[in-house]
Amino acid sequence: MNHEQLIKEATEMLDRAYVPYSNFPVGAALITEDGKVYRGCNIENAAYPVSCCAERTAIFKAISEGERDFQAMAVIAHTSRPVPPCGSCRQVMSEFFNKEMPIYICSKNQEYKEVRVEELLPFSFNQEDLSKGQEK
Ligand SMILES: O=c1ccn([C@H]2C[C@H](O)[C@@H](CO)O2)c(=O)[nH]1
Ligand SMILES: [Zn+2]
Repeated sequence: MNHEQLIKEATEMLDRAYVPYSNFPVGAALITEDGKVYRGCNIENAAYPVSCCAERTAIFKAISEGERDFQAMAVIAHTSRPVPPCGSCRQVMSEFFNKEMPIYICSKNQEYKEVRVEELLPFSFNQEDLSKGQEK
């Protein structure tokens, strides 16, 4: 599957978004190393901070099914510039994606920009920092 097709998979999820509070649907699609696609949308809650972004919905679906190796992700919203993932999603991406993995961020007219995990979250806190901390 090429990145245009992955963007299409993400676009299909815009209609599934549960967004009664923001009215801002977001769609995401994550493809595994062996070609399986996990899709996600944002899911909001009356207690606003409990809401989950499209990116994390897709990542958590894949991780919970045992997937660990990923090729690429696409994210789309009705924005005028390619939608920038929020800080929480960037941190989750840095946990599960390798630094060079491409993320295709898209705007409403399907215009897209390819960014890498490391570009989205440079100097990120990760597992190695944690183990060094415990060494003392
Ligand atoms: O990259 C993004 C940015 C925002 N949102 C969601 C969170 C909230 O439901 C709505 C408005 O912030 O969009 C995402 O799902 N992904
Ligand atoms: Zn997010």
